[in-house]
Amino acid sequence: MAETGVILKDIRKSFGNVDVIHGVNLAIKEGSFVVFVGPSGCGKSTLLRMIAGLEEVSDGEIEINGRDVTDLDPSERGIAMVFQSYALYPHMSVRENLAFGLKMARTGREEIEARVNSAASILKIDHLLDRRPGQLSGGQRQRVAIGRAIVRKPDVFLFDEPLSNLDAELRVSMRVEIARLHRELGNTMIYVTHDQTEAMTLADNIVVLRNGRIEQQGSPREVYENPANTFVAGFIGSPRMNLLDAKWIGNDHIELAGGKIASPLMAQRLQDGEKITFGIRPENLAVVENSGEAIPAKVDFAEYLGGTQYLYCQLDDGQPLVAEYRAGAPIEAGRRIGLSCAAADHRIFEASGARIR
Ligand SMILES: Nc1ncnc2c1ncn2[C@@H]1O[C@H](COP(=O)(O)OP(=O)(O)OP(=O)(O)O)[C@@H](O)[C@H]1O
Repeated sequence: MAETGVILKDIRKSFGNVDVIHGVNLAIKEGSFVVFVGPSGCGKSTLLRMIAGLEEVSDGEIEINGRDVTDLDPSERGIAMVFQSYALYPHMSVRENLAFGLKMARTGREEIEARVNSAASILKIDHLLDRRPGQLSGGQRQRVAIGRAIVRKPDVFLFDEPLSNLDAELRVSMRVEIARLHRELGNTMIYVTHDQTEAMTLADNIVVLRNGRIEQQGSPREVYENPANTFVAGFIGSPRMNLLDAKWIGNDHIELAGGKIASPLMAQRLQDGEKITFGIRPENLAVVENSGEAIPAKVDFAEYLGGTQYLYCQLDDGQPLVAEYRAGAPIEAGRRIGLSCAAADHRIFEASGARIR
């Protein structure tokens, strides 16, 4: 039986003699919500545009629901794409914008009307059907752009940073809408963003890209809790994971900022004296008495957010570190504190950046 979903086989892309995608292999399960995330220029839009057929692949193969679509036109791939810029026709009403693609595909009048009304109702834009895009807010325009994708009943929805033109509050509410849409429609959705919060909250599966390569893929929880390397560790999570220069000194101990911390359960892969990166999430640090067992730190700046405080600290060797603090009275800048963390939360990366625990 042919595999369903979207399959990328050794996809490569060069613009002239610049290689931007270096052999991406990925299987996206039908019905899943996959988010491509990564810093600017990592190639996520290019990858999405190749799936859409808006950009040719330089090498490799793309399958959608068992069909090789590598050389097919966008209109023959069973996809619909939603762009950051909305790409609405300004001189047409919302209703005409929604119907346009279907008219071009010679869909019957009654069918068009039914699909437009159904999409308008799903997106709660029924009352806007006779307006023009110029008479809509940014959020409403983005709904129309999504509606235009829905009416086409695609197998796969592709979203290219659809929320980046909206203000912070609207982004959050549209994010919830898109999650609801996925739940209701059940289609495969592939979504590009550089915003790791958007990726964490929307995705079943996150694909973290850097320089045209996949660094890691997995559920948001897998990627957050067990980042494959220092890049993913630093990219996913806000504030980011603390990544500190340290040394493995043997006997289940790490030297950090002049002190020693116990880190049992250690994979026996390190040489005594080997340099490592010690990773610890801000929420896994506890503020304790400044005793021999704790990592001594000075609070440079304390950010008060009501329920939590972020403590921006400096270790004794000058390395910066952020700790999340929830318990007790707020801590003031300038104070010396001790920090402790459970060994199970320690993440250890070797010099190459790969995680070994
Ligand atoms: N048409 C093009 N011609 C030449 N180079 C291009 C072209 N399109 C993209 N690139 C290059 O390919 C790389 C990947 O670009 P792409 O737009 O896919 O990145 P991105 O991860 O989506 O970034 P952003 O978040 O900034 O949109 C970049 O280095 C970019 O400069």
